[in-house]
Amino acid sequence: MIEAHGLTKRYGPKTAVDDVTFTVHPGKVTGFLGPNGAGKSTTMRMIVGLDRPTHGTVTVNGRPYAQHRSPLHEVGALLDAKAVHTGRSAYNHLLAMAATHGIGKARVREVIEMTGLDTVAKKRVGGFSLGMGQRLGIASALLGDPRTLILDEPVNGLDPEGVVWVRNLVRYLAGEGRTVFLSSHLMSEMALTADHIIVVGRGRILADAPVADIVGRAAGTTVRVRSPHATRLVELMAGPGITVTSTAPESFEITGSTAEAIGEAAAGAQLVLHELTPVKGSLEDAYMALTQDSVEYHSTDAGLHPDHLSDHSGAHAAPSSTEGAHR
Ligand SMILES: Nc1ncnc2c1ncn2[C@@H]1O[C@H](COP(=O)(O)OP(=O)(O)OP(=O)(O)O)[C@@H](O)[C@H]1O
Repeated sequence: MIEAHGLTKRYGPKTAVDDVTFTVHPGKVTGFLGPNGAGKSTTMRMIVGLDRPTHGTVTVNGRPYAQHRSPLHEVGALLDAKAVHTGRSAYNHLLAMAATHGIGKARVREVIEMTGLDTVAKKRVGGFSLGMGQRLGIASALLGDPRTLILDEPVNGLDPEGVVWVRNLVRYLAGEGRTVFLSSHLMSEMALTADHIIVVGRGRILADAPVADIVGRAAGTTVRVRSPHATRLVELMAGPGITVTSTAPESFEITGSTAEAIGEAAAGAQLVLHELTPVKGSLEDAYMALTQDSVEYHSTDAGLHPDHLSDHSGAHAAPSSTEGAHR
């Protein structure tokens, strides 16, 4: 169990983590999601005592990390897969870690086997690929057979087989009753792996809920519409809480309304519809909606230009977003 209360980290004027309170429960995989710079790594570093909070507290299995007499048996962490002595072999790296924590060679061999490193265990870590480095990091985290695992971007650099392996491994470990907290940028992967999701943006918690709830919030709220009278329809539908995004000439996606309402509005104004499709929500959609105001590094998308909306009835092009306009 990980419990954070009012956890805050400032680096000079920059607030990396801003008064966050959350609990990561045992027996579940909890995903930690957020855009670049959201504060995920800083939070994880504070959990394992590598960064000191400016304010607030965080405990693992009931105590601050530093107060555990044998922390490796309590918490296994993968924070920076490259932070390994590159001249050593994987086996010797694990053996050195084990020796300082009273862990025997048998456990070293066990974690090497669990992480599929058998054939490369005697090779120098300096020559490892990113994926092999990740596996070694996970082996190190598992070494003390800890009750709590913290993995920062564990699937980063892994091939598809490796991604599935991490998924099965963390689900197995949570199934044994352990606390598993992992960060990722891969929303689709998180939907398959995690039971519960904590989303952060600009150092603050944006959502803390079961995966099903987060996906459920996004489900059915977007409708894809195709019509030769796209602009007229957008004007008709505009209103508080309605967001319209143009996807191509004559088609747009509308959030905040229903297929029924759009169909009736179109019929009332005698506007022809070529398509009216509720778009099933995904974790990706939910995540994008949650974090849209928290992304520090935006990319541009030329495909979403308002001019792409057309109306064959001769009206002017509608704006791509009409949030808050009058219905
Ligand atoms: N040592 C530091 N000194 C100054 N600023 C820092 C330091 N470490 C992190 N930051 C800043 O704090 C913010 C949060 O960074 P952090 O690495 O925790 O985010 P993240 O969610 O892990 O991002 P990413 O997914 O890109 O790794 C960023 O704006 C980052 O630039």
